[in-house]
Amino acid sequence: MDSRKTGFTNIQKLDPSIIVELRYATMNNFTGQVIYDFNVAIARTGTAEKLAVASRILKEKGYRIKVWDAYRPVEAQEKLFEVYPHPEFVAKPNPNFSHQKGVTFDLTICDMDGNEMEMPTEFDDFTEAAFRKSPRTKIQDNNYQILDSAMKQAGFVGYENEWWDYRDSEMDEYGPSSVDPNEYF
Ligand SMILES: C[C@@H](N)C(=O)N[C@H](C)C(=O)O
Repeated sequence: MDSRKTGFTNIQKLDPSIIVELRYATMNNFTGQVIYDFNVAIARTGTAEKLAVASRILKEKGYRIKVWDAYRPVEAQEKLFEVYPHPEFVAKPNPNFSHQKGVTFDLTICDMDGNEMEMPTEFDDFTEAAFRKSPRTKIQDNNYQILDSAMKQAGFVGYENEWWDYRDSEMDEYGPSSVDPNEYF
């Protein structure tokens, strides 16, 4: 792995059109608690660059990405797992995994005015309805396919149990790394 790609990058510095609404920085999440103290979405530079590619593909079709979560420190994962210890929906704390090493995004798509498109469920709906293989209405499926196709083209793989969770296809090439997102503002 090229060492330039293993650092962290603020995704809005790569593409300011990406909407960032970090739900765990607010009480509007499944825990009802503020989980972390930053409002900046960062990811490993290689992963952030892939998101910028997805964003470009989507903008050509008239959509913007909205990110609900990006790099998530292990301490934040501990708080989430304490509230909902179900690894199929909330991973165990582990510095070498997914959000906790900055190679994953929780996201959706919006129209160019920032209105969220209808998707199969709300964010962090921990039911079977969020599974990628679950049935969807025609409108939901159309929106989901637009998102899914752009993310796959850009080099992500979708987590089977959560339609909003996309991981860098090269995630295993990144080791653990822990930083303070506030330093990337
Ligand atoms: C909690 C949810 N948004 C999520 O990110 N789930 C995956 C499995 C994770 O915790 O990594």
